[in-house]
Amino acid sequence: MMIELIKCHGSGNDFLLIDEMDRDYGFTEESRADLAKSLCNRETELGADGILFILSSTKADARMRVFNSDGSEASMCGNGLRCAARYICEKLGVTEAIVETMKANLQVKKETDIFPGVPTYNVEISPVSFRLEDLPLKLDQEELIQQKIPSLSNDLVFTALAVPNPHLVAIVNNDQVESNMQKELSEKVNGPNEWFPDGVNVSFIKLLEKGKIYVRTFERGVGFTNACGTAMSSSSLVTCLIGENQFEEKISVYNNGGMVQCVVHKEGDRYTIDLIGNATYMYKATVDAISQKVTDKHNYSEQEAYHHLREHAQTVLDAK
Ligand SMILES: N[C@@H](CCC[C@H](N)C(=O)O)C(=O)O
Repeated sequence: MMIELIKCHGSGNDFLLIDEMDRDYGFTEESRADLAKSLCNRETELGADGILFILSSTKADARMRVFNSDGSEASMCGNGLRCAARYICEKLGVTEAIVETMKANLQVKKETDIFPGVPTYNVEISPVSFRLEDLPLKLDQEELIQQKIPSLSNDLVFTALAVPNPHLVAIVNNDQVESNMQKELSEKVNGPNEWFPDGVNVSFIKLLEKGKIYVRTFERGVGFTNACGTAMSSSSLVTCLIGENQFEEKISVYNNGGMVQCVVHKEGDRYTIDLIGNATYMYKATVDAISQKVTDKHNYSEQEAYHHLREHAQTVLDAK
């Protein structure tokens, strides 16, 4: 079977976007998982952190399903949703839309370019829950907000939240962010373990200055990625909870793939986050699902503008 796709990225978190709205590829659940494992493999020509399947929806303007590179399906993907948002809005000829995801219908809209020439979308990250049963995280308590899990680490102070995919975040110092600690911890909680039966995305946050943070994430089902949108949103929320940043104000979130902005909204005890950042197309191509031979490859010329954003982000990080 020949599959048409767009290779795209949000903050260097890269995806293969496959449109099933007009064309029925007849994928089964098993074939979606198999495709994610084979096409995302970095040893092959395509390689990516995941696949975004774009489908028709009866509840919204379109639907997005996201599969990690290990074949597992994720309930949400923030960087991927920006790419999906761009694809759906351009296809429908609109500047805003509602996208059905596994657990919520989410608002997406086109934004002013975050950096000259960089197509930018603003996507809603919601619902947010601190209930440990929503991750799930098996501890004998209801929530974990800025607390230690002594059986896991004596040093780190964690917050666990679902947005709605599961995140474990910790604010760390320079030595910790550069150590092997995050890898060891992430591998522990994403293998067979007593705390997270479904695994978890693990983020280390470095506070740069008011309104600026750096986030590095080990993603469930993938490993370290350049950036994780839901993790940057979760991390921004945590920095507001502890008073390091302000609700309703833009937070610049630097990552290994560039930079995004997050705005955390609080209404009573309900939180939502705007995740604003690039939705960059790298190339479109056709791939043979069996042989994985790639044909009709056409490069987009957007990477150069994105490269300038990335250089700028690196300058900010180098100064810290
Ligand atoms: N990179 C994504 C998150 C993808 C899903 C995640 N690995 C999971 O399994 O929850 C993002 O940008 O949010």
